[in-house]
Amino acid sequence: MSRATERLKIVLNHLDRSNAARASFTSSQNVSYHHPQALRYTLDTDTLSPEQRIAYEEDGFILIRNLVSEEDIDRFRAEFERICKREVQIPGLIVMRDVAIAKSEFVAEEKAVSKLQDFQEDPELFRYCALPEILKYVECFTGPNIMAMHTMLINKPPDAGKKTSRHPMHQDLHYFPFRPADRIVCSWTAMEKVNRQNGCLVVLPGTHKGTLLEHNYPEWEGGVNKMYHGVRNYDPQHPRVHLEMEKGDTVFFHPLLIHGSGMNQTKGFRKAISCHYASADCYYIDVKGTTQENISNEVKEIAARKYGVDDTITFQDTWALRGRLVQGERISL
Ligand SMILES: CCCC(=O)SCCNC(=O)CCNC(=O)[C@H](O)C(C)(C)COP(=O)(O)OP(=O)(O)OC[C@H]1O[C@@H](n2cnc3c(N)ncnc32)[C@H](O)[C@@H]1OP(=O)(O)O
Ligand SMILES: Nc1ncnc2c1ncn2[C@@H]1O[C@H](COP(=O)(O)OP(=O)(O)OP(=O)(O)O)[C@@H](O)[C@H]1O
Ligand SMILES: O=C(O)CCC(=O)C(=O)O
Ligand SMILES: [Fe+2]
Ligand SMILES: [Mg+2]
Repeated sequence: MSRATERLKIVLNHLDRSNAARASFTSSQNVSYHHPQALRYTLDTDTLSPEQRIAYEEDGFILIRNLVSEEDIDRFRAEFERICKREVQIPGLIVMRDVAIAKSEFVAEEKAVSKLQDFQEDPELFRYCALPEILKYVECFTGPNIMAMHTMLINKPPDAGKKTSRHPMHQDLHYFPFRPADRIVCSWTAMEKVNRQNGCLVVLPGTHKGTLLEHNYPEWEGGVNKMYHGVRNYDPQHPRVHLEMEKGDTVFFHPLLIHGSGMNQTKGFRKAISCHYASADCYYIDVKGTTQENISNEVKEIAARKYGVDDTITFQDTWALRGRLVQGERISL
């Protein structure tokens, strides 16, 4: 056991013992309890065991097996199919095609969809974001007031031979003009078995303790999907973990955790559904002059086209428009 882990164990033991005393103290004195610095990434709820808290503190992610039911996933899948067949129209939804097939005339429309983005106006898919079994975990990272900020259903296509089905290693915080980072979390649920063959998530444990790094389009010969920026420099020697998951398994991860996904070498489309949550009292930041300026400009360009306006819509606006309250009270986001 590392010294850091040892230290966390000691702090957690202490917290357990002081829980009851603290509860009566804080309610009578009307002051809030400050967590020791050792536990900066998780909050004190009854959901995570001490071991699970330590794991997230150290690794920046936690995998919960069998969290979402087969029935729910089958319903999300059916709704995805209805969208692909254009049986339903959802305001604000982006249907994205892989760059390698977007430019090909020979792929049937519904087969080419690689991702749905922004499904917050689809009541059936948005049920995912409000599932109590998911929110119970989300609350451990965000606290009780929870905004669903970003929704995706990823349908990683069989690679067309150009390796464009890969998702470069990145930190999700690159896309977010809100803070603090520690009160943001992603939930990502496998909609079927995911493994190295079909391009499971790959994570670099512990990288959530670092800072936001510079992101750019990777120099890939076969092309890169729109907005798939990658971390410019990360340590190629850093241990990587392939998250092989079964249908319904869900990983919760920190927005600074470096992650990506490999090529889909199978003939099937690898499906996952995901939501980024943030505490409703996170606040927007100005990204001018920071490493996020490049993504901010791209997002504003796309938003201007999507909403048919000029550059009056800011990067922050695009998030405020998409964010939806899923628990508690909407505060500053
Ligand atoms: C925490 C993670 C957070 C994130 O992941 S944030 C990522 C945000 N991503 C998004 O918002 C989705 C981005 N994608 C989009 O907005 C659209 O799919 C995109 C790329 C604008 C295409 O829109 P469509 O409505 O399909 O437009 P279109 O068919 O007329 O194509 C317009 C031009 O775009 C090209 N295109 C389509 N899909 C692409 C792709 N996957 N990668 C790169 N380029 C792509 C397409 O070939 C066309 O180019 P051209 O004008 O013919 O040269
Ligand atoms: N040349 C590269 N530059 C940047 N990122 C890359 C590069 N090659 C792969 N990656 C990223 O590293 C992660 C893993 O990619 P890779 O395709 O090697 O899959 P893998 O899961 O390691 O598969 P395998 O089991 O075949 O090694 C993905 O996020 C991928 O996008
Ligand atoms: O599902 C994947 O391949 C990863 C998606 C991802 O990390 C993202 O869109 O931010
Ligand atoms: Fe990501
Ligand atoms: Mg590899």
